[in-house]
Amino acid sequence: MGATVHLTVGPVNDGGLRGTVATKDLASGDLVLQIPNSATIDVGDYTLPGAELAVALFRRQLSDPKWNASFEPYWKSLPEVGTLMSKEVWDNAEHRALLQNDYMASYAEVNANWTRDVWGGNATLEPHQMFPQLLKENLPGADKITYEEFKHVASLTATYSFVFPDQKNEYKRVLLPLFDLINHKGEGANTYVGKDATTGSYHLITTKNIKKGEEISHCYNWDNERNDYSLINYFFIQTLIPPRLCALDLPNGSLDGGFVEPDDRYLPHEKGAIQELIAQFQARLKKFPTTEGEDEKILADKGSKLDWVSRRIIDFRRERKRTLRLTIERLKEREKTAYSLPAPAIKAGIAKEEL
Ligand SMILES: C[S@@+](CC[C@H](N)C(=O)[O-])C[C@H]1O[C@@H](n2cnc3c(N)ncnc32)[C@H](O)[C@@H]1O
Repeated sequence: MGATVHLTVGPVNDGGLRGTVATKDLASGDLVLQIPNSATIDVGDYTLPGAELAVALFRRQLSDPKWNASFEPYWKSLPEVGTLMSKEVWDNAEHRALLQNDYMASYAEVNANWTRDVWGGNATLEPHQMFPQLLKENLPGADKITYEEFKHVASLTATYSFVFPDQKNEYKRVLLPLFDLINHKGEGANTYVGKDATTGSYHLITTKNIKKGEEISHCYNWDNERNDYSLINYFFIQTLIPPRLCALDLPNGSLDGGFVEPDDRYLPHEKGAIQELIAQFQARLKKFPTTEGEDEKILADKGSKLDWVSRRIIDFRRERKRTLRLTIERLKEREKTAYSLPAPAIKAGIAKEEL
């Protein structure tokens, strides 16, 4: 279809994570990958959750078998049913309990329930946006689609898609073959994804020199630098140096995104406020039902029958605790040279805000 491809797909770490690597030496500013608009799939409005995007994608696949067949190699490149996790799919209460965080658990549950309701026709939506309508439309093959497949496609359309404006300048979620096999990195990312407004083709350009065999990465979204956000939305975590607190551990943090600066931007500099935060973090660490060391032991147990989903969640909470511990140490260092506000001003709680 006239694409340019200077990457190949393969394992990129010891754990066998699939990703992409350069097939030749590339200089900063070089083109790595380019595909025409005809090789991409517009799945719908960018504001829609994965479940509604899945309904639209199934409708197109079932009503246009010729188009669907032309994308067969692409469908085959995507992960198999049962191998994806994201907020659209998080319907197992035991997995949610492993998070050791009620807010994250309920966030995941609400989203997974939405997917289930769009599948069952019980969401507050127009009928054509829900799965049962595909059965009413007598689309051949709709009756063979299982809930497992539906959830999987809801997760795919949410986590394997990109947001770009179409020819009418409306923001859409698009599936971009090959681009969607590139993993996320923040600071370390070595490419960015762009769109040619005239031809509608998509390109991947290097932002650094890249050696043949080196992993290609791009930044999905800076919010993914916070492990609670990346786990719930994409089901991966990173071990960053220096580590970053979970969004929920930042003062006034939330899972809605927007906490993209390094931690120092959000942590206090005044002695009393530092001490207050250290005490909060210490109390938080004490409240977890397991310690960082116990989580490490669970993960190291070779005889354990834990599934891959549970292992990753436990790894997440272990990393969360490690980051809290290291941040307490950093705050204690900072406390040594921090300035103090006069006591009454701290009590009033106003001077801190103004500062
Ligand atoms: C768009 S896909 C990238 C390709 C994917 N690794 C594959 O083999 O299909 C996004 C998924 O890749 C994984 N991923 C992306 N960036 C990652 C990273 N930095 N570390 C670990 N997993 C990552 C997550 O499972 C995420 O949901």
